[in-house]
Amino acid sequence: MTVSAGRVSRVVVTPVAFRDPPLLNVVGVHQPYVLRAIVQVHTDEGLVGLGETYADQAHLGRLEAVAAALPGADVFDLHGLRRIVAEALGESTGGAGASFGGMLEVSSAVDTVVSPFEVALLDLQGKAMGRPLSDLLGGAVRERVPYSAYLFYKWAGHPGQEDDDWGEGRTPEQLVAQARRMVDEYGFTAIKLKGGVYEPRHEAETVEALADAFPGHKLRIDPNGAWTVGTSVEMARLSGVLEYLEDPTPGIEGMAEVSKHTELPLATNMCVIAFEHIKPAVAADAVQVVLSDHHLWGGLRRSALLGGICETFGMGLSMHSNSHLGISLAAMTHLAASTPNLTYACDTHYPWKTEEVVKPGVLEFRDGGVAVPRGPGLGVELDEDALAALHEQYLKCGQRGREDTAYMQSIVPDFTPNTARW
Ligand SMILES: O=C([O-])C(=O)C[C@H](O)[C@@H](O)C(=O)[O-]
Ligand SMILES: [Mg+2]
Repeated sequence: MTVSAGRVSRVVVTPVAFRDPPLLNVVGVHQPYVLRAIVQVHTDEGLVGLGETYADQAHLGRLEAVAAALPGADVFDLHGLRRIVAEALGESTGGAGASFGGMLEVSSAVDTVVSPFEVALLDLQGKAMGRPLSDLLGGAVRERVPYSAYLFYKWAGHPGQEDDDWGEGRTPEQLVAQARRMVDEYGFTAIKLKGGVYEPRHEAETVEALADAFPGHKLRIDPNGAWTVGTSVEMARLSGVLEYLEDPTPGIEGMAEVSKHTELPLATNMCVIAFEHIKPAVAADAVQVVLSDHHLWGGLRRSALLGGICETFGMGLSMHSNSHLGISLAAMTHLAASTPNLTYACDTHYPWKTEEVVKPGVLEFRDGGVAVPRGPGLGVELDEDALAALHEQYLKCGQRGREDTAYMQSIVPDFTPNTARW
């Protein structure tokens, strides 16, 4: 029997906006809305596959170019998809890089553009075969994927709006309370603190307060390169309580220097964010844990390949997140479940979110993790009404990109987004 999901007949890319609290980071503060693009790939056999990705203007333009080029493609031809994307973006003539919220740059946009279409085609393949997506990635080696409680320093509310129900997150006590809520509600056993916001001494006190309040929990801090090499080495003295230290300082060279002076594993989603960065990072022994991210690394199969490379070079593997909706959470969960060496709890911004585009009931955080969806493909269903409402919100919200720095400067005019500032 031949299984077919048919050919792509139509692709719809819908930008949406969902509400986000004022979470602080090294480049500024989260704006009132997160923008995401929802990709629906229709086939001539009546199936629809789903993908989710960033939605800044430049990325949306590239997604639209691929959406126009994809009809006629075979749903099982993932190499063909990459070719179509490269051609649509004009990569043979130099292509275009991509940047993310002022923090990250990559030399080619192909991986980030392929990603949501690859996920949608894999969703279609799973639907055609009646198998969960994780089965197409080698099969789930765990039934539940552990995630970490992702803590942020934050303002009590967006200026000019009412305080949100998380309240202010500035003192160690407030961050312990934030963690307590996440741990009580979702059962997380790993905790990540987004740093790079306050003086390192203050952030070290927060980590120590978390260690005291949550003995036995795995802790991480990620200042997104806010510290000098010297400060990073000093902060690595938290090594008794941390499972890894994420991007203390910018660049492969800086991380390699820190690495020489500590036994604590260094993790990154900043200096190794594409295949081109792996060789120099390994040669310099700059990082011991790589955070994968299928949105950035070219989809689920390329992320599985990254897992294999990390295994080969004896590096650990974890997973990065940006603010996201349920289609991404489903994809992350299938990927993590079917990647044997992804042994750390994955990052997720999910608990900060109050709006959704998928129907409830499948993706639930329990005992610190999400059970791998058992339905065909991604195993989640789009809520068309919710999609329309969040698209309407996108049209009205006035945001057209992620601008943490500009938003911060509109409130704190002398703010500068320096990395290695301490
Ligand atoms: O691990 C990371 O570097 C991130 O999660 C990057 C994100 O942009 C995070 O800093 C945020 O949401 O502000
Ligand atoms: Mg990070």
